[in-house]
Amino acid sequence: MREEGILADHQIAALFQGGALAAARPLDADQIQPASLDLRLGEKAYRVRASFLPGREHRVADKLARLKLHEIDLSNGAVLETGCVYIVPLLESLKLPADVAASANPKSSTGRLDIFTRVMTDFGQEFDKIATGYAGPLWLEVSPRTFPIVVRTGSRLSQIRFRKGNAVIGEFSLQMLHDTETLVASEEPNISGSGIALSIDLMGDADGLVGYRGKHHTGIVDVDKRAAHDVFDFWEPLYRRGEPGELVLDPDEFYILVSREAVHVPPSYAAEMTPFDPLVGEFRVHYAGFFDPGFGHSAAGGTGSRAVLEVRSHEVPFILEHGQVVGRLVYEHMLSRPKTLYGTDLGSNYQAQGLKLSKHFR
Ligand SMILES: Nc1ccn([C@H]2C[C@H](O)[C@@H](COP(=O)(O)OP(=O)(O)OP(=O)(O)O)O2)c(=O)n1
Repeated sequence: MREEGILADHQIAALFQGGALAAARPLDADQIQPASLDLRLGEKAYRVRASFLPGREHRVADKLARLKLHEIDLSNGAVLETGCVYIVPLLESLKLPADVAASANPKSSTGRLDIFTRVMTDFGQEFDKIATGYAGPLWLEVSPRTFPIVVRTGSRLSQIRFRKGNAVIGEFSLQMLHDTETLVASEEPNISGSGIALSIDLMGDADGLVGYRGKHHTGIVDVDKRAAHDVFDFWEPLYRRGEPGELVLDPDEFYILVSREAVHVPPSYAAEMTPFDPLVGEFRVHYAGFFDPGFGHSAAGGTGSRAVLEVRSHEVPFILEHGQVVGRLVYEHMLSRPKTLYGTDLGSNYQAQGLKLSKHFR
């Protein structure tokens, strides 16, 4: 077995058995994913004026006692409004071994709904990063940006990965892995800085559909319901303009677009998409996120899976062009191969996808 890598499903289950992970309620059957654990909202949400970090000296609960404006009971469901910041205790808590660290990310469905989420820990100085050996509760900051949402105790908005050592695959090994496994379907893969570039598709499908723009003043999205909402009540479809395609990003809008390249994560690897922000500056992929082992893997029914890109422009309108690089996929080793893979093993929502809104829409 490898010494450094991301913990796989059976190793996450072992963390529960050994007491390194605890939950206030029994786990949901599908809560452990191939390389991550979904985190569930607890009983209450606290509306705060603004986001904060606890910092080296404080527990989240201490700061919250000072900063909370209102307490909301989530046991029967509650609406979280756009533009507001909420802090929610999570049902899961940690007592990590000295050699295991963790990192969190919004679930893909959460990013696709433009719900901003970040995990906080006691004495934490950063969001979404959990130091080796951390023992204590987990809290989630939630801020819906485009649609108001309904959530309840048990709703799963974010996910956590556990890691031993440094598992990132360097540039040279990544090139070799790409040569044997075709990590992204591209004639000229752009591999640098330990990642493979992903670019945007603005040519669209046979009908010229290239993406969607979120509507304003919509109804409420229930985060726990699949195929419950009509696409056109929440989204405006966008069609190809120009040859090759281009799209003017309005700074106040949220866009769902798709990568030009199909993506492949072989079973013994996991990937994470990081925004290309530092080099471009004008716009950014907003959430990106974790890619599971088996995503886009042909044996797991994933041939041709593309990455979904949630894009926002910064201060000024910006013309995005077909093929423009928007993010980078960083690959990491799994500590061992997961028992189940993303895709057919799990009845996953986004395997073999093209341009795809979140599972809540029909
Ligand atoms: N920007 C992104 C981020 C992720 N994914 C893909 C790769 C992931 O392996 C897959 C599922 O991600 P999550 O587990 O975060 O998504 P959900 O839990 O919301 O969906 P599912 O129920 O299918 O697991 O979506 C994507 O296409 N584009």
